[in-house]
Amino acid sequence: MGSDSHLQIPVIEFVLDSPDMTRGTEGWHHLCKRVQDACENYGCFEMVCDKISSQLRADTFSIIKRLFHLPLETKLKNVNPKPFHGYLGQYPQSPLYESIGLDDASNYDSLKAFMEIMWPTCDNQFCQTMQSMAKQLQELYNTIEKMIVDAYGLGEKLDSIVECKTLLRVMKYTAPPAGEYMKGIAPHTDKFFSTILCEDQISGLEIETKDGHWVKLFPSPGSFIYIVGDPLMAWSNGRMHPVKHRVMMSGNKDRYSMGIFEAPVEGTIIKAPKELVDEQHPEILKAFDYMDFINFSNSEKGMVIDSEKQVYVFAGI
Ligand SMILES: O=C(O)CCC(=O)C(=O)O
Ligand SMILES: [Fe+2]
Repeated sequence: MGSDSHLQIPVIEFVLDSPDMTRGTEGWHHLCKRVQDACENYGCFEMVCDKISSQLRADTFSIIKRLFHLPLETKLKNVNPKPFHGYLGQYPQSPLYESIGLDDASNYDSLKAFMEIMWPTCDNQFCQTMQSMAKQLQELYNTIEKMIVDAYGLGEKLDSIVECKTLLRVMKYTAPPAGEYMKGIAPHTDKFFSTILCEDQISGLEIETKDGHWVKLFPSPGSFIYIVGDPLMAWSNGRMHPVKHRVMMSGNKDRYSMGIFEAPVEGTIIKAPKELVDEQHPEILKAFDYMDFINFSNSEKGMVIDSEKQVYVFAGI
């Protein structure tokens, strides 16, 4: 099935020093509603953010490309007991895909520990660049989280939704054989709370609309894509849409992308607040432990279930 590239997802501009970014202003309220509308109707939006410079973006991707040049035996040292946190790749069913995970990436010591194992000869620039990118993306994520809380009128009660740790994941998709349109990553919904992605010039990310059409996204060169994950949908009692997405590759260039994936900390119970449950919106899922859900979706039993159905099988009422 090909993609229909005519549809457009919402584009929201974040001018970080503008009064609209101050909680309580009319501009803030307007932005909150736009974010809510995008997350409920599309499950994603394109984010234009003036604060993250094109230089930082270029430096980050230049490091990412060097990282993927390391020998496979080195990349395989990127292990992590948490599912989806370490090196992923060498899958016969997704031969173009490879990715490396940098856990707790806004923390300099975590990055240093990663470097000592993976790339001891690399200079300090690596940690500084990656930390700077992770921190700025995390700041953006925190702002969006506050907007979601405020959009649902929960700002008095909550400052954030759940405590998360930031995983920075970098991806490489090798160009397919000439003339082919080939799967980079299979259709899935994210198991993280939410994700902020960015790509290095080569498009490939596609989303499935609510009416079942695949749409290729062409984000502008400086922008980011925010994606609602299953746990955020669960917290919102089904209001937010965990959009199904995939990467499809064509052309003769490798594609590099990166993203922050916000993972609720161990022990987090995902549960809709009582304000989001009423007669029109009865509870759709039982409260569940996030780590148990992740382990289930990565188990033999979970993996045979369609990605978007896993959370309902795991915690459905
Ligand atoms: O590389 C991309 O643009 C998408 C990656 C993705 O969806 C994921 O890792 O969950
Ligand atoms: Fe994803």
